[in-house]
Amino acid sequence: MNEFSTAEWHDAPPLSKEAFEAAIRAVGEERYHDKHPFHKMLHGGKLNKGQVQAWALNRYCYQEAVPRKDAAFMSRVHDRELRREWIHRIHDHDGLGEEGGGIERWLVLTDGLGLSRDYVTSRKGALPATKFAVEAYVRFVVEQPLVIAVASSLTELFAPAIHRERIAGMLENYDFVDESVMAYFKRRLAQAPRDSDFALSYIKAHAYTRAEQEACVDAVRFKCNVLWAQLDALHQAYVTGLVPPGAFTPES
Ligand SMILES: O=C(O)c1cc(C(=O)O)c2c(n1)C(=O)C(=O)c1cc(C(=O)O)[nH]c1-2
Repeated sequence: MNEFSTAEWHDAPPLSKEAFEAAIRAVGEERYHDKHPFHKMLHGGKLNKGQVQAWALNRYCYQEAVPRKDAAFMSRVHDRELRREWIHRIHDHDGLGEEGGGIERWLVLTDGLGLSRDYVTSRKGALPATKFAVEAYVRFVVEQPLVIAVASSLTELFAPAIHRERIAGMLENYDFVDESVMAYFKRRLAQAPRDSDFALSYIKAHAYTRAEQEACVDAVRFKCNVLWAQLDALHQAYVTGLVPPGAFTPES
């Protein structure tokens, strides 16, 4: 039986909507990436500027993958109402008209850290594992049933708490970080709850069987793994010091 097999649930009655939501939230309690040692170091002021640069340029790959996964998701949706709701996620990241969007705000962050935009957006200095992890998320959303694809975005339920911790921790602990650099996370505090409220209601309404519900819970576990793997790779390269060939090498 593979990790995503739901055969064992076929005869089980569905969870109540409350128990289903609680099972989703329990995944965050257990394994969201706020618990990763690299984040503890980042927020606690334990990294030097070069290590923060490495985090920011690797994390750019995630930022850049998110609107691509949302576009991939939408390409599979026949329900016009669902597309009308989902499209704002792409605008949130890519921007619309005068509004530069989250990716622009992320580049303000990498500018503030002294990285060149061309280098960051080329993704040439990113770690191999970062690229594999973020592309696994895009593929997941292409391949899984829609309700499970929606569920995979639900790590966003847990993101506002880590964003608040990051804004406070980084402003307090690093002299190279100021309010303008943290604008990305401030904006997400308002955007993420809208996304996660919608996604949670959607899966409660559209995961009918216990097997579908369990597959949604597994999707949140999968997504936590996508996030965790990126931090393991950062830790291995920039705390342990095993930088893969061709990856960003900090000056400090
Ligand atoms: O800083 C973080 O810890 C964090 C985590 C996540 C997440 O849980 O996937 C997202 C974000 N930030 C974020 O900024 C963001 O725009 C976002 C979109 C999504 C998604 O799955 O569609 N997750 C996240």
